[in-house]
Amino acid sequence: MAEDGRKEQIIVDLEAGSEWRFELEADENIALRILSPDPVFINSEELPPATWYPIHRYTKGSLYAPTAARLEVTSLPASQYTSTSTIQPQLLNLHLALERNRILAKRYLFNKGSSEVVRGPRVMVVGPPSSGKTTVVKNLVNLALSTGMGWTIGVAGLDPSSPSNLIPGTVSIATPSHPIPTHHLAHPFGSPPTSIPSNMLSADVATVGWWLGGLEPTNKNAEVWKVLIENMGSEWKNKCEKDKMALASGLIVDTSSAFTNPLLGTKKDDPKARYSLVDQAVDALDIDTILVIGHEKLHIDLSRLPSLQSRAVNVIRIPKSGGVVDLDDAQKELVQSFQIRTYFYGEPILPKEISGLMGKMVGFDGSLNPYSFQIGWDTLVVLRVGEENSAPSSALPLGSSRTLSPTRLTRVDPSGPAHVVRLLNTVLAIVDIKPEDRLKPEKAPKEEVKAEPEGEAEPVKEEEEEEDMEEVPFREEIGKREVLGFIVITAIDAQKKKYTVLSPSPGKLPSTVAIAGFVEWVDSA
Ligand SMILES: Nc1ncnc2c1ncn2[C@@H]1O[C@H](COP(=O)(O)OP(=O)(O)OP(=O)(O)O)[C@@H](O)[C@H]1O
Repeated sequence: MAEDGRKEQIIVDLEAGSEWRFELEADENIALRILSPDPVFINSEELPPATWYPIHRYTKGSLYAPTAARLEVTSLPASQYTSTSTIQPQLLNLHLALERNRILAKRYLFNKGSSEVVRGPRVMVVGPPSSGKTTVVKNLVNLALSTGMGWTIGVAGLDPSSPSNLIPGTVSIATPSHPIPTHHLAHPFGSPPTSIPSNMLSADVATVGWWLGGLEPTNKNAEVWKVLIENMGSEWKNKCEKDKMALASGLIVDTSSAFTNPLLGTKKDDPKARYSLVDQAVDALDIDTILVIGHEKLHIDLSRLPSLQSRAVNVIRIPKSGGVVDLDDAQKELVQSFQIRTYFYGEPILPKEISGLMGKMVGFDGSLNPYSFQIGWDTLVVLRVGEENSAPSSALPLGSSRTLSPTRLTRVDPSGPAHVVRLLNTVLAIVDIKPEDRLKPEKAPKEEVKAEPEGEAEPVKEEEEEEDMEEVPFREEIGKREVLGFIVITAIDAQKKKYTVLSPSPGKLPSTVAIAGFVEWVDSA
């Protein structure tokens, strides 16, 4: 504090080509503004001149100054430093190569001249956990969107643990049209259409999502995963057939760190297959370039993979940034919980210490009006997808073997006590149901059963429970189609046979068929 009572300015000077790195803790919210004339970037988004740019607690990141710069910060985070070891020049070189291909593709597609490049680049970024994959993707997307060429670049999030702009457990494609800001942990690739109050994700094509229901691809959900990625590939293909600019702009794909496991997704009938899920994603999304962050062995392995060689996929290695923060499991859970909260409640509001600042402030989306209501067990049909939800093989009659589809649907019967417990706090994805999806006429809602006094309820027999679980009145395909939105079960009233659910906005649910996964959320904010 200065002697006259005014707060002293906190200034950070950056030398040309350096990064200012920060890690905000639970009680640290900051705003910063640029006082020097030349541009300064955060994840390749140019900071608006002389305007406060708020950054919420827990965020970790860096500013990059290509020329000497001076910035003002409202308070200095406990963990912050400057560094001249940056990978920004490498990212810029990469961007220029991709940009060249976009321009050539655009020329070919719009002017029909001859060209060796007939479509925009399709790049997939792979690397170990916390290697900076999401940050690299965000930088490449922002660099493309800052060129003023009007690209409508696709950003595919194949990392359900830190999903691009929906909630954990999803894979998605978004088409941002402006550089994506870095104000908080949620939505590393921009806010989805739900930041305008609506239950419908697909109402706005900016984001299309599919529900895996788990935080990463595993051997158990690999078959479901593959179908989702195939669906994503056809969605993008359809878009590109109608929209030449999307085809010229290209696609940038963030991936799960599980992709670095060579044996993931390997099937018993082809035990020698390696990196099956990388291979499948390359095929489904028609990838032409793989960027490997840091990991030398992974780079060599992928460069030698026959399936990638036969498709002439370029495998390039880029260094890992020295600034990347290794997040532990507790921090990752915190990020995921924050992302789910933001889905339901909208962008976090400006903290008090920042909202009162004098001077221009970056604008924010409004918050949502989440809505909590009760819905009967018979009305909301909750399903699960995949083998891991089927009865164990040991439960089958002796001598018989299972010939079930790996992506089969099972119905969650809430009257089984164990199921009710498992459903509490579960995030559900709402899926669209068309008349042709129904296998048999909808069951008439059961008659309201009078509540039994506690302790006197008949125990549910296991056979009955199994039988109900099998009863899925819909085609299997509904479990793998794009989702309309998400709700979370916040309470269960077993006596009245009702769920209490939280939805991001008031109004009728777009569908009463929902898919459960293994993602749970309790609002602890
Ligand atoms: N140059 C940098 N300076 C400061 N922080 C950085 C830098 N690069 C990345 N980070 C931070 O490091 C953390 C991990 O980076 P990022 O999420 O990009 O890695 P990832 O490989 O995608 O992680 P995951 O394996 O969880 O998907 C993030 O909080 C990110 O903001």
